[in-house]
Amino acid sequence: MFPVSPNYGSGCPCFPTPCAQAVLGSTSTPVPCPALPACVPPGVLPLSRRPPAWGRAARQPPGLPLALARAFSNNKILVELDESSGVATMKFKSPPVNSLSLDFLTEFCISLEKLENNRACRGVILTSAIPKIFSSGLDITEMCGKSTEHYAEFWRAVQEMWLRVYGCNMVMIAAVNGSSPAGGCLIALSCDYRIMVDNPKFSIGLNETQLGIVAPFWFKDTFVNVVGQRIAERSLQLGALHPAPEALKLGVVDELVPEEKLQERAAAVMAQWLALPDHARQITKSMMRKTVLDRLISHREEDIQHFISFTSKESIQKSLRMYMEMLRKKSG
Ligand SMILES: CC/C=C\C/C=C\C/C=C\CCC/C=C/C(=O)SCCNC(=O)CCNC(=O)[C@H](O)C(C)(C)COP(=O)(O)OP(=O)(O)OC[C@H]1O[C@@H](n2cnc3c(N)ncnc32)[C@H](O)[C@@H]1OP(=O)(O)O
Repeated sequence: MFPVSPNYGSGCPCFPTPCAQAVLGSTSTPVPCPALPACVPPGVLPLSRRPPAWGRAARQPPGLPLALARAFSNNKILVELDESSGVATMKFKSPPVNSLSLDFLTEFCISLEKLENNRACRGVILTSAIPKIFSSGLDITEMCGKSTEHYAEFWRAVQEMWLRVYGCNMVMIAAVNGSSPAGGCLIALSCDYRIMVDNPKFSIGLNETQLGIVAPFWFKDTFVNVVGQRIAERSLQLGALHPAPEALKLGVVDELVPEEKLQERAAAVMAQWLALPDHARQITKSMMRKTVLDRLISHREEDIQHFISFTSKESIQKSLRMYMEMLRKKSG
């Protein structure tokens, strides 16, 4: 058996049985599997492991009835895929506030991976099924009074969620229909485009410093890539939560719409983005995001250790407990 091309991996449709092109010929010249993005310039990695598609959603297997919409839901996220448009919607429905618990993050990553592996899907809209809340960010109870093993598992899941969304080949649009602090804001920032409901009661931002904690470097990098250094620096230091109109002014979100128009507008923006050939858009996206993604990928274990030692400090635990107490008092 000849060795396979160094480009060969789980992103190839023939994986795990390499096709003829994926196997190195006797000349030992690497021949990439034709389904791989062979035109990717050196140094630019494909974003996700899935090969790029071009107009995939338009193709229907001959003789099969047109499958319009498929829905699957586990627990905390409702996923609906419209195969005719190639657009899926992932609706967060984890009451009371869509906090990003370990279970939520695990389900999120599995759902997104399923969509990535579905050749009918080219774009995903992230939104919430809970009125007034997009996501309340990381579940603070996962960071309070737990073992170091738990912190490591939780943080790995947070990293995984970000790597998957920020590095996703598909078009990702956040339809932000409620407040979106910290980790919730990170999800929106990691998408390609953000549309928020035009309601000043809904706010968005990386408010970590208000909890006495520090936004990790990859939260910061993602923010800087959206709004630029100065706005990010001021907003991060102040732990600012920006009401929707201010978020638009600062570029945290791309547009505001009335609540009843949100889904329609998200679908229209998605259609614009999907009108482009996937491979050209995907390579461009990868080129823009690769440096930031690589920074976490190459420091992942270090980042987990950093999180554990930071979170385990008694002073940090105290800040988080006080913050939770403040939330509980406020709520009831
Ligand atoms: C040198 C160091 C260098 C590097 C650092 C290294 C490592 C980094 C370390 C740490 C980084 C961590 C990054 C953290 C990111 C985060 O996402 S932290 C979470 C931040 N989130 C928030 O601040 C939001 C808090 N919540 C709210 O503001 C409000 O709840 C809301 C606006 C979202 C909704 O308001 P209401 O509708 O009024 O709902 P209530 O406030 O009544 O809440 C209902 C219920 O839910 C509980 N809750 C709310 N948010 C959370 C949460 N994030 N996690 C867990 N639980 C939450 C709230 O307590 C209420 O509970 P009950 O009282 O009903 O039991």
